[in-house]
Amino acid sequence: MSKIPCKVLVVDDEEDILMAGKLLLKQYFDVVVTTSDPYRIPGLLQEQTFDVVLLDMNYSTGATSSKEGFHWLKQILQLSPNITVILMTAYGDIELAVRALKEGASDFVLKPWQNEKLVAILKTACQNRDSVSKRSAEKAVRENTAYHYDGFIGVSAAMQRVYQTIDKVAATDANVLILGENGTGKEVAARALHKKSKRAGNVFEIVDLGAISTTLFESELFGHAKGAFTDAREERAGRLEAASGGTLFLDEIGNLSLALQAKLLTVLQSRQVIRLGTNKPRPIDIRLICATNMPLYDMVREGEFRQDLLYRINTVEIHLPPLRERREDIKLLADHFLKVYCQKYNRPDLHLNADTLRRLNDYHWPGNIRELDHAMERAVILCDGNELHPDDFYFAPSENGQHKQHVLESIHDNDYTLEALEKMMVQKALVKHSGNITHAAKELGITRTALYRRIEKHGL
Ligand SMILES: Nc1ncnc2c1ncn2[C@@H]1O[C@H](COP(=O)(O)OP(=O)(O)OP(=O)(O)O)[C@@H](O)[C@H]1O
Repeated sequence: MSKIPCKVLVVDDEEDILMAGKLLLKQYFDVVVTTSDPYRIPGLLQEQTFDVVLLDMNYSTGATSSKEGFHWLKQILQLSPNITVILMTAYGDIELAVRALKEGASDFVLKPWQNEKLVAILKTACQNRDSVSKRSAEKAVRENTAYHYDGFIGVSAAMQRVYQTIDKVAATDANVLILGENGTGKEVAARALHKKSKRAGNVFEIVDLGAISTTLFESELFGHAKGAFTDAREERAGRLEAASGGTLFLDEIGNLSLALQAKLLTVLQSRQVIRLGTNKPRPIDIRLICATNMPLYDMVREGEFRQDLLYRINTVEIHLPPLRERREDIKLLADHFLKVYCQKYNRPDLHLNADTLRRLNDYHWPGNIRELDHAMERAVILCDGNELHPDDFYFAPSENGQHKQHVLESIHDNDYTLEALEKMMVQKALVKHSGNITHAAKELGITRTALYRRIEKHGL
């Protein structure tokens, strides 16, 4: 029996219910993740895109009011507005069910559940999501809406949700946190927000926090007085002051050390900066957009990111889905980049054959749109004839399977620098645990965040 391509998250405080649910549901659905801790919900929704959440209504011992369930229902719908939530409760209460549906749940299941009934409800939920997403993609192509949206190309339901959120929040001055893997378009989203905001006529200042050294952080961001340090030959305004009146885009915010997070938070709270070597506060008027590919919620739990800073920057969150989770967009993007590079390299007759398109469609695109862009440029430059074949592209091995061979080969390289050995150890741990970050980090004796940093550093 083939499984339904649907990701289900089950949240219940009773481990035996989770176990029973997982055993049952994984026979029918592609991915079933369980957690007994509702506080993990935001982190899990950030890490992966779920289609359906099966959510218990009561968590504290003896609780029957369902208050916690409504709280988490609201949180889930805020984080993933289009997710399907099915509520579970042991208390048959028609008023509760009606309220749940009014507040955004899609259905309601009584515990103990009947297996067939639960599976049927979840199947319907997954199928409805599938057809809604397909229909909206087809409609968008037909009407040519949402195909191009301010720098974005994409008709998938996931991207249309992103466009809608940008439309809603652009005009406000709300702080926005953009989350997504490398190359998913976080900067494109930040620019679109600025362009559609009332600050559009003013500066859009980008600060890549991953690229600023700890020593230069303060002078670069807050500015400095003449003579504040050896190289400070003249007084200079920092990037925050430069952004005043416009939008400040802080990229890679997850890379900031705890000490620098504290300094940034102080400035964001007071909305004023003091240039290094002076004591005069200067007001700044900025709209703040931050972005990261790091798991900020996990980092908060592990004490690596300040919760107060997270709450300051995440008034609205935008999640950019990885390309492999919106495959409807691959052909559109491939055609777009093909057109761009055919023009650039004067190859007007080049086209993709069906086999190539299939390979592009099936590939996991770890570097997302940036990787597709570069892959197409390289293929256009290198291909002979007028047809692009799969061989014209480089498809990196996925985390499992062929990856193993790649790692083993790298062990035999005579490169014994610490960097090379570190990279190899990280690769080995990832392969051993099939890409499971928590398990790989445990094996390596480092935190998940430290592992994410190394994965990024070594381009894995
Ligand atoms: N939906 C899209 N349509 C067309 N081009 C896109 C789209 N998303 C991203 N791109 C292009 O892909 C490249 C990467 O995008 P961007 O720099 O915004 O990603 P990012 O998530 O900020 O990456 P990183 O985390 O590595 O900084 C850019 O060239 C951008 O123009």
